[in-house]
Amino acid sequence: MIRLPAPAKLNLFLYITGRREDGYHNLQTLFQFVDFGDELSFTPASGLTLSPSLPGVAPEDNLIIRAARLLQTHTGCNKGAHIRLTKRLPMGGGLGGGSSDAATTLVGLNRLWQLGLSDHELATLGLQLGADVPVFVHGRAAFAEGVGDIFTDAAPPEPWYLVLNPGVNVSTPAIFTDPDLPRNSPVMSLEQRLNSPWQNDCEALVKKRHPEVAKLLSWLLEYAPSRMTGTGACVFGTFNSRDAAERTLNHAPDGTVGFVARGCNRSPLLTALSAQ
Ligand SMILES: C[C@@](CO)(OP(=O)(O)O)[C@H](O)COP(=O)(O)OP(=O)(O)OC[C@H]1O[C@@H](n2ccc(N)nc2=O)[C@H](O)[C@@H]1O
Ligand SMILES: Nc1ncnc2c1ncn2[C@@H]1O[C@H](COP(=O)(O)OP(=O)(O)O)[C@@H](O)[C@H]1O
Repeated sequence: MIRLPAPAKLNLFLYITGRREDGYHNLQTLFQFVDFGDELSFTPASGLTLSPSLPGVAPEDNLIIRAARLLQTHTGCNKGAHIRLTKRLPMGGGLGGGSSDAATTLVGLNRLWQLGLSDHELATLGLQLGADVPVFVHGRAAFAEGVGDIFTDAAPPEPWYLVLNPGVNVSTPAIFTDPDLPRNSPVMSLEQRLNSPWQNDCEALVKKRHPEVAKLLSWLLEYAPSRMTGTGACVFGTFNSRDAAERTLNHAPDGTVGFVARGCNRSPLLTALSAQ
């Protein structure tokens, strides 16, 4: 049996620099992992099964099963596995939970089935499942360009974050097809980006469409520099200590769901793999 983490990511900044002919957008974003997320275990079995299933997601649509099938088809491998999922990350929250589950599945089954695929091959396969899968396979904090799949490793500070979930579902395709989305941020070097204020080009639009996001973000900004991650809905505040982040969580409006986690430039997935 192999047990591996599927951590969340944050987009520390996210700029949209253009729209491509296929409808996808060119981005400049800084990905960092946190030490909080889902967990998966892989046990050899004859078929391919996943438990428990996720509410509203048919097993064959679950990115975990889709990743496993993709690996089988790509390599011609006919081995099976039972996969157990401990789901902690909110779905559709901009934390990349589904993509991280898919990446951990590709990496975990590559080991369990002894397929010997390189990280580069796994990341290329993963891109078919979602634009965020490659960075989770890559496992190091990165400045990402293209559709988010061309990486330059980066080493931003690793502060404590308070991540809050406004509890609304933001549709990524709906944000990317909205005519009001700003799409022409200038292309800059990593150095220039690191030294300019960090922003998220999706934030104003998501706040307009979802007042719950605007409300929670303006509350969090009273305590710490804060932004939205990805296309939302989650927002994060940056703190110098775990204690300060936890105290702020304790003050949060009744019913607010969130967690405190440390930023990691090396993904907990890579750390777990090298310990095995
Ligand atoms: C923009 C990011 C930043 O991290 O948002 P989050 O999903 O994390 O919030 C991601 O790259 C999203 O990745 P992911 O959620 O895997 O997106 P995909 O399934 O590949 O694409 C969903 C839809 O978003 C749009 N899309 C996505 C990525 C991109 N660079 N340009 C796009 O236009 C496309 O319309 C696509 O149909
Ligand atoms: N294993 C999975 N975990 C989470 N979501 C999944 C999974 N498999 C499929 N999905 C679908 O993918 C959507 C996006 O999920 P997720 O990656 O958590 O969000 P985001 O990309 O906003 O961070 C979900 O709303 C769900 O319908």
